[in-house]
Amino acid sequence: MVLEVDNIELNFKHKRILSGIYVKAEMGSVTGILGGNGSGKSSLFNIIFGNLKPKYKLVRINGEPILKPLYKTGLVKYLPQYHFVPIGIKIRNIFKLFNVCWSDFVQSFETFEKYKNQKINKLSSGERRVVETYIILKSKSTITILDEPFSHIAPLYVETIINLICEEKERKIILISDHLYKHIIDSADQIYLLKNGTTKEINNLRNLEDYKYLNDGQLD
Ligand SMILES: Nc1ncnc2c1ncn2[C@@H]1O[C@H](COP(=O)(O)OP(=O)(O)OP(=O)(O)O)[C@@H](O)[C@H]1O
Repeated sequence: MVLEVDNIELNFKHKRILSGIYVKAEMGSVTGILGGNGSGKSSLFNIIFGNLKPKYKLVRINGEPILKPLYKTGLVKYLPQYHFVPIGIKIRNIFKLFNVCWSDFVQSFETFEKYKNQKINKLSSGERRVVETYIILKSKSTITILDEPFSHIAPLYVETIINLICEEKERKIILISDHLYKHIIDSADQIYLLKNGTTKEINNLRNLEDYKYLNDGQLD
C-alpha cells in the first residue's frame, strides 16, 4: 500500500504555511518528516489525518484519491504532539479502550507493571508519552502517524520504541516526526525535510546541513 500527499496549500490568514508538498509513504517502510520549529510538520499531519482543512490537498492511496477525511476511512491512527489520554483514567482501562494488550506492553516495558491499577496522572510526562506512543503504535491500523513520539522519553525506552516501530512497519505505513532527529534518522527508511513550506526529499543526510536544518558538522 502506498500513501501519497500532494498539492497542499495551507494558509493561516495571509501567511502561507505549506505549498508544494509531496510525500510518498509506503507499507514496509518508515517515512520521517524533519523540520524546524513552526515549519508545518504538525499542520501537515493534521491535514493528512483530515482534521485540518487546507485550501488544496490531494491524498491518494494506491493512486486513488481519498476525497473524505482520512480518519473517516478507519485506516489511520494518529499520535498528536500533546497528551491525548484524559487524566483520571486507569492505565489498564486505556489499554482496554484501545484494544491493546497490557501484558505485551509490560513485557517490553517491565518497569510499568507497578502502574497497572494507577491512573495516568500518576505517571511522569515521559512515562505518559511511552504509554500514548505504544497504544497508538500497537492499535489496529494501516496508517500510523506519530508526531513527536520521543519527546521526554528516556534513552532506554527510546530504543525499545524504535524496535517496535521497526516491527510494526512490516504491516503499516508509518509517518513520524520529531526534533530528536537522530532517532528519526535511526528509525526512518526515507526522510523529507520541511523547509519554507515545501518538502525536500533527503537522499543524502549531508543535505540536512546544506539546507541549514542542522549546523555544518552536526552529523559528525
Ligand atoms: N490554528 C492556527 N492559526 C494560526 N497559525 C497557526 C495555527 N496552527 C499553526 N499555525 C502556524 O503555522 C505554522 C506551522 O505550525 P506547526 O505547528 O504545524 O509547525 P511544526 O513544524 O509542527 O512546529 P513545532 O516543531 O514547533 O511543533 C507556525 O507558524 C504556527 O504558528
